[in-house]
Amino acid sequence: MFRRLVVVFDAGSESEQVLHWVQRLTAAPEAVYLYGLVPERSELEAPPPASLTVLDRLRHALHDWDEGIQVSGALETHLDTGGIVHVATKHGAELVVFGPHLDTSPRARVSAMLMLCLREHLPVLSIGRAATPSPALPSRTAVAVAPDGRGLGAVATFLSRCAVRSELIALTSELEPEQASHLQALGRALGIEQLLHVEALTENPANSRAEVFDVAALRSGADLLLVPADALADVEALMLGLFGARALQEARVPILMLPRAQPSSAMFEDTYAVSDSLAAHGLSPRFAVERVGFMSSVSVPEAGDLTVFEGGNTLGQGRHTGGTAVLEASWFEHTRGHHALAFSFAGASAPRDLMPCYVLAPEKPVLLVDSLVEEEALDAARALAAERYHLVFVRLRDSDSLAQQRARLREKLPDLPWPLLLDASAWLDDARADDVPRQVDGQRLLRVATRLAAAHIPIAAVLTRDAYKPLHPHLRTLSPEESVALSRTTPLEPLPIPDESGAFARELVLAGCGPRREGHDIAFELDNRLARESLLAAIDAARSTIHWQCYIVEDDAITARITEALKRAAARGVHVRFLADALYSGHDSFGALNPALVSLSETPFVEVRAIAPLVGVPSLSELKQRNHRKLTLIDSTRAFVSGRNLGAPYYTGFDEVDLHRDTPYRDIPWLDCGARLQGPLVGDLERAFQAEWTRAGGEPFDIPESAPVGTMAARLVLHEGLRDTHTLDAQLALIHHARSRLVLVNTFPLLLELQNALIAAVRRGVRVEILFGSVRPHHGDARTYFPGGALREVADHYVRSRLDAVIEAGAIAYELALPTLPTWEPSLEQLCPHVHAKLLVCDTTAVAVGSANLDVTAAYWESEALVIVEDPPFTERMLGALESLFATSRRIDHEDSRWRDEVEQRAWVGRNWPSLVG
Ligand SMILES: O=P(O)(O)OC[C@H](O)CO
Repeated sequence: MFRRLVVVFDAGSESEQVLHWVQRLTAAPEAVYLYGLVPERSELEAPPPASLTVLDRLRHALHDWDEGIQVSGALETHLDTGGIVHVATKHGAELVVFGPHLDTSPRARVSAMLMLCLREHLPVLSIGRAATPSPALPSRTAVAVAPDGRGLGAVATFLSRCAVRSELIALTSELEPEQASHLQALGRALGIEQLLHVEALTENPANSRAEVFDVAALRSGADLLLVPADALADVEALMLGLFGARALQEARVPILMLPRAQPSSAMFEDTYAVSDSLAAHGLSPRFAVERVGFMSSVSVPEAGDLTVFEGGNTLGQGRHTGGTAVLEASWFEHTRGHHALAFSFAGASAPRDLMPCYVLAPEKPVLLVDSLVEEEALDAARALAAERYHLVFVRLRDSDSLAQQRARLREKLPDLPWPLLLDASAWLDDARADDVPRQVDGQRLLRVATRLAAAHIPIAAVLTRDAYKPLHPHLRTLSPEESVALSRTTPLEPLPIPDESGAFARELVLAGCGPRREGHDIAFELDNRLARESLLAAIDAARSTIHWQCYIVEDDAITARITEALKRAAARGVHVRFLADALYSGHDSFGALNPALVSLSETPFVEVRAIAPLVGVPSLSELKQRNHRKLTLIDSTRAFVSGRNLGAPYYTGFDEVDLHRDTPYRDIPWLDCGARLQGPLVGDLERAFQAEWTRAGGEPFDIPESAPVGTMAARLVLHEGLRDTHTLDAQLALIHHARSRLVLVNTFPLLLELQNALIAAVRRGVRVEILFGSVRPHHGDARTYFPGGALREVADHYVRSRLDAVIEAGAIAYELALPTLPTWEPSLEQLCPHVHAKLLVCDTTAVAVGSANLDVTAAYWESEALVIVEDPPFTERMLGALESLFATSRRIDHEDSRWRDEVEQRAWVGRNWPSLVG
């Protein structure tokens, strides 16, 4: 609202005009300072001068309107540009009104207006000599608009401050189609009813721009013309002063000049751009906000506030951080179909500070398309969508700006003036996918679809362009070829999504988790010795089959003990099938053979197979898409789903080693975890094993159903290389739905998307605790390293660099430390070993345990298996065990001085770590 006004008027004029406009633009202001200009007189006149009468009339009229208004008035004979600027600043004016001047010089009037508006940043209303108040209601305001929309930010701010609503139209010059759709969107958001071309409204060439716009405004029925200074180049403003002064003086439609948002040089100006978004009940629409600079360079703008306009109203105030704006779901509760929005950026240094976008509340299923699919697939998508689906594009990388991508889509699909363009990173909050390879963009597209489907937006299909077409059990994915073939045949219906009650269950289902199955008996094992003994006992008790899948197989004494047990079982007639990743077990790749597996394979009733053997020069994908699962299945009735590979670090108890200062780092056991389970999931695990077994050339085998044996509920989550991201999405579901507590146990570099999800959890009040270990083990408070493994110290810095932001946000981290045991040299004080376990605990609701680390390799590249146990007593037992580990560990929070001292070192390693290593 304008609270303080300075009104400069010709004291020989009528008072109605001034009063009309003060009332039109403001609710009753606090103070009005009236300055009447009078000609100099040499002697007193008998009757009161007309000027005094006008001043009094205005004063009385303002008091009649609202007696609280503080009105002061003065008559001046000399009030030049400097004088007007002086009184305006002296009174702290928020609006300066120039009434009709009859006798002052037009040049002086326009110079004062430009000075106030361009230098003092004040809105200035100029009421021309020929103006008459519009008797008709509602009033109509015309907005002079630059072809690129520049200046509409100031208009939006003015509209939100203006007392009286008015019908709005925009006046502009002939536009390019791209400019037209940009302006139409902004216009809709600001409540502008029509976009009219001044050329069409003014047949006769006029002498000045001021005259052209005056004629156009009058012909379009407007009684007020808004001219944002940002829409004028400085040269234009000068021209207005030099050649348009008289036209301004004579104007029939009053002009309100709005000051610039920020002074800037148009040539080097940055602009903002905003992606589009989708809305649904309970879903907060997410938008990418980017800054486009010189030569179309795209960057993430600094965090800032924004105001969102829709349909001529201010929808609300929001904030963008890290290039993403998340708006309130409640703002869109009643939205249906497409709605134009305009984002105004507070404190923006870019003059085009009001940017348009659309939000769509779908009324039909959505066909989600990678925005960079080739032309043929774009046409197929258009044909497939027809009138049946909303066609929605997704930008997967921000190397091409939103504007470039929209322009490309508009060019290829000219019937879509505003192709709806979402941004994958905005939905996934994955830090612009900086730590995620491009090969997985198809998966990222599918993951956007699962986020939308979680909010009950029906997805007809997801059209990717990637070599690795993503797969999902409940969402249809199409390659470009499939989309072309399908566009000629039948329409698609969204696949059914199993209906499990509750948002958490729905997100787990959409994460690709198996169904929640009851009837289990499940225990976890954090103790390596007990894990080994229970495994050996199960092997020794096996009667028919032992199926083992592993990633790393060490050739050491522990492996020998276990393989001896497998051989004993085979000697009893138990069929042993052993499946190992060919690269990491060192078996059957590049001509290498693992002696432990060779020995095992030479045993009758034992078959050993290698997964994805490598020969010759492998591709990146062959090297990275390894099978990381660790499963053991006994007699189709018992399963071990674990983080443990086969070897001494995983199956040696801390109390089984004689530790001293000279113990080689390799001989220090690791903290690990696995689950032993019985019940229906064993059959599912066996089927997963069989799929890998047959893929590796093995013969299929019978899989009996596993009967319920207990009361516990659990789900199986299987992730298969670049095909899907099921384990990542399951981990995220646990993080998204935690209400009070999250505990993570892992020592792998946290995926940035998981990092952001954890930070969000901390911010919504969840207690987040992370137990991590030392890749290079050490002892004592002074951090003395065991001999060897110096390079592992760098890995430690890298892993820890990814914890910094979460700890800074308020999470508590624990560096595992174990008090000395009787078999250790007492002077060690404490042991800080590696933590290899992969655990995630969500409240007392769920525990995820298995092979999946919390890093990019597990999330995208490798194949993983984990079990989500949904059993509060199990979770409480797990939390109890972890708390006893926390109790002896080194607690780190954001105030920890030792931790802070190393922040730069960690950050340097974080920046320079080779991304391929993961
Ligand atoms: O130690 P693992 O079995 O979790 O494997 C580590 C590898 O880096 C897997 O990505």
